[in-house]
Amino acid sequence: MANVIQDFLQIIRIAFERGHLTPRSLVSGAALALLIRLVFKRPKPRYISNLEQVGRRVGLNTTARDEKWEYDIIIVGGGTSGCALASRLSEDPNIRVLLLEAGGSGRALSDSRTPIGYGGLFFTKHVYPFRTEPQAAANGKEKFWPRAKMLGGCSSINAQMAQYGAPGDFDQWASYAGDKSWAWSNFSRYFTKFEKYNPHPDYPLVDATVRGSSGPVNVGYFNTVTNASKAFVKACVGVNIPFTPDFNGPNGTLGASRIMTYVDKKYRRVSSETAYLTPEVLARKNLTVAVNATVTRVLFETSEAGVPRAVGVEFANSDARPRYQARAEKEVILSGGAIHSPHILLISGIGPAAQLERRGIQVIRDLPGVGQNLVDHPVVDMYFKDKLNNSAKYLRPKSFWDVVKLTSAIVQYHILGIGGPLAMNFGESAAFIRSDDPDVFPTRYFPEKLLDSTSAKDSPDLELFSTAFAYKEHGRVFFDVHTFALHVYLLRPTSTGAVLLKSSNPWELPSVNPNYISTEEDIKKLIRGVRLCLQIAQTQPLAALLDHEFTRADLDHELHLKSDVELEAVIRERVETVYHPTTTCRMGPDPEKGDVVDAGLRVYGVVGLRVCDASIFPFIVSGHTAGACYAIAEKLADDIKAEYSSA
Ligand SMILES: Cc1cc2nc3c(=O)[nH]c(=O)nc-3n(C[C@H](O)[C@H](O)[C@H](O)COP(=O)(O)OP(=O)(O)OC[C@H]3O[C@@H](n4cnc5c(N)ncnc54)[C@H](O)[C@@H]3O)c2cc1C
Repeated sequence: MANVIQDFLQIIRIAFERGHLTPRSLVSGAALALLIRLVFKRPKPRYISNLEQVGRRVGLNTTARDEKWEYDIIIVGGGTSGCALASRLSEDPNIRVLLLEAGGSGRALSDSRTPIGYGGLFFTKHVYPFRTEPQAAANGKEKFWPRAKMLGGCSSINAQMAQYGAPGDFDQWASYAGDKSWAWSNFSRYFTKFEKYNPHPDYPLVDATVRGSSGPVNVGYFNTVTNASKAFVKACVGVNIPFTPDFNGPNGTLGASRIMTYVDKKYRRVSSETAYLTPEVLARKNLTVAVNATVTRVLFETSEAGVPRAVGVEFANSDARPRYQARAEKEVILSGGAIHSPHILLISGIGPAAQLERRGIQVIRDLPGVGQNLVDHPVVDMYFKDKLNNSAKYLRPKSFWDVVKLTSAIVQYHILGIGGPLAMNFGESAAFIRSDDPDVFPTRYFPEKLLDSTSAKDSPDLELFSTAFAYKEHGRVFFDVHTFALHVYLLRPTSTGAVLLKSSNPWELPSVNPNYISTEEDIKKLIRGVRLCLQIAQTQPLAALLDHEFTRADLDHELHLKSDVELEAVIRERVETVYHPTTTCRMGPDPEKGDVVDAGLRVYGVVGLRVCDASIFPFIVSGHTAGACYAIAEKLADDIKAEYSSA
């Protein structure tokens, strides 16, 4: 009860301090806000879902070409990269762009817009319900693998953590692809191009001069952060992980800090849709955005040189609805993400010939790497009892007072506009470390030299992060007591898997198999990471906030007492996705060795077809993947505009 009153008093105090409220306006303002919401609908963005307006219906008795259905570039997938690409390309009024997105608007969904809400979308029609193949090294479990089906793609459902990887990652990309334009010294300009960093008085050490200041993607510190997550950073310093003011700063990404987020100053999620498909962009005559439009195949003709040329795409609202075709005068770009882009290539006849033939698909181009080299970051969660019984457990209310607290949170967020608990993104603080750092893992306790899978000497291979409370099954299951959680994941796993066709039917989701922890190296590094998390939990000031006397078996207060063999069993039981699959259409120099696109992101062996999304990462980045997806799209848009203007 005291907490509830405190919550309400605090709302009122903050609102008064900020001049949001007078006593009378408290009542009348709330009533007015609700009335306005009920009476006026928000202006609808200009998206088309009637596909008659964007393509020619297949099967109609006409062969005539119609300019109405011709575009210069067709982008397949309005996700993180796709929206950015469509927006930047259509800045040139001479490029007619069609963006086709399988889902609807993410911006229209309250659970996407509100930072805390995304878990509520996981088991809905707005998310593709993937399950992995049984994971042989993880007790045979089939893992839930959400991929967004909406504009903004996974940027509309992600945890909003804005860390972009290590500079060395991109130098490694450049040397593998044989193209310096991907090296950090060149490519970094696209990270600053997409971002608008909002300085915060509590974080004066962030060097704003090296951050983007005028891009469409707002990043900053507008999400809420718990005291335990602040204490986590201090405890990291206590175990010799240096504090860093900025994971994306000039000193690279190693260290511990609060993490920046893709949350704007109104405490709303920043997605690729909200950042790039603004009303001004959508008003462009040369940009058409169609929603509920699933592309079922890429259309090819044979070019004059006898090489297959992508000339358009086929798409439909659903399996049972009519199909449509649109032509791309210049090119088709796949931005369907790390699972769907290879899937679309495969069902269109580009991929390993034997696999295509087995499924009865005509081979347009035998390209062995399509769908191969799948890599994802495997995560292990650790759960602790919150000693102060202060967590936001009431978000899943179980009692009358929980309901009151939840109502208070809703009022803070939706009516007073002051953020509060609903502005929480889960991942609050983090640490990026190397598993061979002798200051963190002294050789007398960790004598074994493990394989170095990092991209450079100053790149990490482990990330730890904290969340305000613990959960299981991707947020479906909360604990019955107040909790806090730590997590560790492998940034540079050596286990890889594949995306494979289940059939030639474009509506049947492909098989995904990340092959989690199938190498000894991966297991050994995760054991180190788990040990480190458990040590941090026992280190002040975090230790004082956790109830280490609470030794219930489903919590981890005694896990540090276990042997490596016992920890390995825990890891195999608990390992999950941290939702970062990449590399299934790998950029690289050699199509015979599994590369799918060249350094210009053109698909090998065909003309007029590129891929632009997380699938092209030659190696997974040492961190969170959305930033690189934005940057790739920014770079490709610049490159294409330059190509066209010089042609
Ligand atoms: C739950 C979750 C949490 C995450 N947390 C973070 C985080 O905190 N920070 C971070 O940096 N990264 C995070 N990530 C990862 C990051 O969001 C993704 O790596 C990134 O957004 C992928 O971008 P993309 O452009 O490759 O694909 P996506 O953004 O997935 O876009 C693909 C789009 O293509 C559409 N599409 C697919 N098939 C078709 C088709 N046939 N026809 C038409 N459209 C199609 C999809 O509907 C989707 O909109 C998270 C991801 C998830 C799922």
